[in-house]
Amino acid sequence: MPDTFLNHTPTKKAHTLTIVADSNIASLSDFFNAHNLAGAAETVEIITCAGREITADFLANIQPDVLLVRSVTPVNETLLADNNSVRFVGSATIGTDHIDQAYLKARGIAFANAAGCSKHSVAQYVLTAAFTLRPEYWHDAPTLGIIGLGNIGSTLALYAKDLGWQVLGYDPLLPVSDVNNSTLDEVLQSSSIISLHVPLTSAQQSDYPTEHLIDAEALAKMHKDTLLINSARGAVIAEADLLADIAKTERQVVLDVFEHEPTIAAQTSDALSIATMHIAGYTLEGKLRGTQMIYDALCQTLGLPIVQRIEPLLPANPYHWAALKDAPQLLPEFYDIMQDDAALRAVVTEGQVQGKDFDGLRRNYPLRREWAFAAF
Ligand SMILES: NC(=O)c1ccc[n+]([C@@H]2O[C@H](COP(=O)([O-])OP(=O)(O)OC[C@H]3O[C@@H](n4cnc5c(N)ncnc54)[C@H](O)[C@@H]3O)[C@@H](O)[C@H]2O)c1
Ligand SMILES: O=C(O)[C@H](O)[C@H](O)COP(=O)(O)O
Repeated sequence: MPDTFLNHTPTKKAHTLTIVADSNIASLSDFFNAHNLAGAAETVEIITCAGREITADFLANIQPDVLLVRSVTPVNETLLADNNSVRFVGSATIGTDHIDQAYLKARGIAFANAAGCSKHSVAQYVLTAAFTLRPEYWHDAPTLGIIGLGNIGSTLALYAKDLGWQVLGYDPLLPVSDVNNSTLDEVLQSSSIISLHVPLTSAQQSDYPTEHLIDAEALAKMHKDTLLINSARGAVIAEADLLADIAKTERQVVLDVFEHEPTIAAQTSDALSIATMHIAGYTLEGKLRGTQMIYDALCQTLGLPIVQRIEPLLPANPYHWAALKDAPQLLPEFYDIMQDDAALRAVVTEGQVQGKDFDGLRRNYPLRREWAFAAF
């Protein structure tokens, strides 16, 4: 263990590893406890709080060694400029657009996210949305366009191929392959469904920025019957352009993420075929894997063995992809996405979903199970 990691503030109790964590991280105490981090400290103290309430003042008061967040806590100079205690930041999420990684590196603070943790959960969300709106796809294979072929996009492609669907994929940062087989325009113009699986990046961050990648020009290239699904990040779609497009084409659109979340205008949700509260990755497996991955990374940083795994924390899984494929009528039992849609619409007040209600639905979300996928 690096000897500078602990007890570097005069006020800290000797031999205590102090962790500040977003209370929305699953099974925190199963992973982060004195037994599982033995060798790092005699005691482990976890202080939890809502992700949006982790502020610079809060951290200054607590002086934690470790900060564990999810996607709603921006981790940057504003949060950490006056903090000398944090030595490790873990985000139990795939997305990292809330983390200023260059700043952490410059400060010598170790960072890990949970790449791929919910890739099956999100792919299953997309399939559920598509089959719910268009059950005919069970027997009439569509052409699926996938923008972004990393962990989630490539997993979705596996399911689509298993269903006999044609896949058109676009990812300019990966080599050409059997699924990375199209230009952006080909995907936009020739798909029956388009699903977005890119990180949120600006023109300063990437040669292929994704912020407002789907704008009026891109929407104009899609056939009006093309179903558009966004479970990546809200700002990948220019929301005002999307609303104008839906008004004109009556396109079916599914959003799990929103440009202005956690506040959602009723005008937006009213225009959508399915609207959910950023829960595409919210399965028991997806969340536990996220926790496991940041626990593993902390152990690695501290030079400790990994002693906790998610398997003993998972009850038997009755949901199997192979069973669903043979009996599509099971879909609502596997995942009734319209319940999530109804729950979000039910909290519209004064012309919008209020941020506190959006966050509340996410905090209290009954975690789904991921369908077991032995075939892949
Ligand atoms: N809704 C949810 O609950 C949820 C859950 C998990 C992840 N996400 C989001 O999904 C995103 C994708 O996740 P992932 O695990 O597949 O990430 P990933 O990093 O494995 O893959 C992203 C892919 O996008 C590609 N890409 C980047 N810019 C592109 C562009 N301009 N055009 C096309 N492709 C581009 C990259 O090359 C990469 O292969 C995450 O960044 C995260 O924001 C959402
Ligand atoms: O990037 C991700 O992994 C997801 O978007 C993540 O699951 C979002 O959920 P949150 O971190 O806000 O709980």
